[in-house]
Amino acid sequence: MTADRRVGRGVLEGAKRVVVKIGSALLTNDGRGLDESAIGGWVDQMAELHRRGVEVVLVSSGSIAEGMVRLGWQTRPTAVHELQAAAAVGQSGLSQCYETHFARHHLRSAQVLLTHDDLSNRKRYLNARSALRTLVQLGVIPVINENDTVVTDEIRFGDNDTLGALVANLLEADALLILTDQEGLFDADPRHDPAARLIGEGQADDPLLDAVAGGGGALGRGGMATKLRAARLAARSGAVTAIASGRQPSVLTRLLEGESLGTLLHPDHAPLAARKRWLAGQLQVRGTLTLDAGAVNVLRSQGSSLLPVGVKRVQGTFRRGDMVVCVDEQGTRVAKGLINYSSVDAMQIVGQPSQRIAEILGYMEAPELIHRDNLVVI
Ligand SMILES: Nc1ncnc2c1ncn2[C@@H]1O[C@H](COP(=O)(O)OP(=O)(O)O)[C@@H](O)[C@H]1O
Ligand SMILES: N[C@@H](CCC(=O)OP(=O)(O)O)C(=O)O
Repeated sequence: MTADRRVGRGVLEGAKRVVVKIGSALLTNDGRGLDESAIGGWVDQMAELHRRGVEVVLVSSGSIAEGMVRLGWQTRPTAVHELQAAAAVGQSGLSQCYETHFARHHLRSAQVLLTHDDLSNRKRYLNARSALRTLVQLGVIPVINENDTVVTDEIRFGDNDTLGALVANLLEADALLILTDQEGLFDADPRHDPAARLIGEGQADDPLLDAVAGGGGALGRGGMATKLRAARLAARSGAVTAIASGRQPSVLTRLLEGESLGTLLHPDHAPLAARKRWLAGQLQVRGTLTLDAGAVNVLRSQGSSLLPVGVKRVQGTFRRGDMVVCVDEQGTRVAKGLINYSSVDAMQIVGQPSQRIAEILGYMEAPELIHRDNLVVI
């Protein structure tokens, strides 16, 4: 964590494209329906940023919470079909609310509902990217949410922090601004520990932060744990992440003026190429490969392909082309990538030199288990 906050904060002053994420805990005023006047205030700030030439993309939660209020439900349902119904009812209110407020500034907004599949299927990912880029070029503010009505638990992002980060990656935004109900990331959950202190600045990948970022409240989903993960994903395309209270007056404009508000998490490595970012953003992993120390070393230091000879164990059931995660012998995640062999075939060739693949399987798809172009070190 750096001492001189002005230096670090300067990065936000130069931001030209930002993704703003507004969470359920904040939007719904702790369960009392959409907080229209607060939403009006954030829209005013986004309109001001737009006027200053900053491209703004919004990821907004609130459909389920608003749907619950409209349906008269006191507690968040757990059944998927009820969540889907609440989202369908609430999303139209959410969209209408933004539309009305942006219209006060003569700005158009566009509702964009995305699912996990839209970002994991490469073709749909590229489609989503060009549609969003076009909206931004047209001066429209995209208002994005997860398409909760059609997703099931297995394929949902669940929290919009992750969605916000993937959108930041997709659009190569300079910053991800996460507005929530706390002043930022504290060294303990302030809801439970009144002595918790705000962390002003840090590196997104700092492993010490894992221990402090806890889960969320009743309405929000992920808490700080998913905000930290989002900051790490956003860092892959070079974006800085700010986590700040949406209740601070003029929070968005002040952040972009470089003021010390909330927590700023910096990327600490060079941005990944677009394809590697897409790989890094994949959340559904079908299997695990345990690598020996030599393979871990060449993956990390040389960015090599993964050969069967460096793999000690295969777990899970997967097909050729599925995403698998690679771990070292202590279980620490090293990389993930798209595998060239099914789990049945991979189990037979691991530990073997590539020249033996054809002899063992009767065919050889490729000499490597995962080609370096399809592999990202994490
Ligand atoms: N270290 C921490 N610092 C701040 N808040 C934390 C921390 N750990 C857990 N939290 C919780 O995270 C919550 C915010 O996340 P969440 O409820 O998911 O909100 P949102 O809907 O805005 O995403 C806070 O209300 C707080 O209780
Ligand atoms: N897509 C959901 C948002 C899920 C959610 O609450 O996320 P978050 O605000 O990140 O805790 C909705 O609109 O209700």
